[in-house]
Amino acid sequence: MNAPTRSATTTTSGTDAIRAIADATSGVGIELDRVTKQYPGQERPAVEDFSMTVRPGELVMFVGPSGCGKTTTMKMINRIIEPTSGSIRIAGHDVLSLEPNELRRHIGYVIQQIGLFPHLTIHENVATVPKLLGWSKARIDERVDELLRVVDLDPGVYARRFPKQLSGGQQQRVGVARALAADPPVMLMDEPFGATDPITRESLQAEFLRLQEDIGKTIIFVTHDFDEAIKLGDRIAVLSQRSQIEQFDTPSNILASPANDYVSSFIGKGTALKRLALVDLTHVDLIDATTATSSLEVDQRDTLRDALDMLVRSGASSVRVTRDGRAVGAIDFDTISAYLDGQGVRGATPAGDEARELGPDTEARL
Ligand SMILES: Nc1ncnc2c1ncn2[C@@H]1O[C@H](COP(=O)(O)OP(=O)(O)OP(=O)(O)O)[C@@H](O)[C@H]1O
Repeated sequence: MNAPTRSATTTTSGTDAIRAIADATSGVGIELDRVTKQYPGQERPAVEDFSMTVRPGELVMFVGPSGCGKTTTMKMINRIIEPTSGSIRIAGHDVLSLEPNELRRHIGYVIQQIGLFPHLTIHENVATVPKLLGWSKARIDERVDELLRVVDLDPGVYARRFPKQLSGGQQQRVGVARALAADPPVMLMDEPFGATDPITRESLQAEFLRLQEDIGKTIIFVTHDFDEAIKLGDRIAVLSQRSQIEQFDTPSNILASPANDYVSSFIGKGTALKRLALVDLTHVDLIDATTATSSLEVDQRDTLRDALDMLVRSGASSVRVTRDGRAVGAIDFDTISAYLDGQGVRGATPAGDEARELGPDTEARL
């Protein structure tokens, strides 16, 4: 196996490269080319020949079973783990030619165990990287307050507290704020919401999606949870042992056409319902509003799954779809089935015969 190449001109080109990465506050591309990691004393590599291109501003989910190499792959990007061979480029620059500590200051990193410093206040925790970067006190204070508000924590209430005086979900929010502090173009997130209860997790996921809409970072996000992957990801990489890529595609394409049995088993049951949750009604060919048989309404920004939920729970055969209080159409079971058959949605992928998943036991699975 070849040792990874390290540039002999680290000082000059490295500084310029770091500046180029640091200056790009919105997303930059990441390329991994034939990356392998063999831990000392292990018979087989933890990651073998891994190649992937992540587009600027893209949120890519790594999903796979425990021990398949997700974390190792991700940690090679910020050089917490050094690859045995292969190359990794961020914004076109070879990360192996950059000074690792310097590189890490420009890559946000959020982990499940949060990793907040217990003896520092919330303010001091979020201020860590800006301080290392030599920002002025006024700039740091302003940035910390701004970020705490972004993650929905009132700085007046929380900035002076210590981590143990916050709930698990609040600590996770601080972890996200800290990773965003220096406005890095790349974020690496390793099961960031894994340790929280399902309700907190859902709200953290929703907040995170809203945040990403504004900041457009390039994000690699590791999770065990396929549902989390379809909810958050622009694309999902389904990985098997040694980080072999079984499928790398959008959530809807993976749900509509899993590449093999391994991917299907990962998706689990209820594929049709998962697909319905990905399509909002602005993309659906609705039927005429006057055909609605009930006075029930669903918002046009809601999903096909929300519409189905309302139909099943109410027993109505169709409901009205509204936008800002005005009826824009109606939806019935046929509209939903048409989507699952690959019709009725603008830009839909043909979906095979999954409509039969909407059988009589649908309600039990909602
Ligand atoms: N420092 C190490 N030394 C030796 N082997 C290691 C080391 N770190 C990880 N491994 C092994 O490498 C493989 C991949 O581990 P990794 O943590 O990347 O997997 P993962 O998919 O992130 O797992 P999990 O979902 O459980 O966190 C595992 O078999 C693990 O035991």
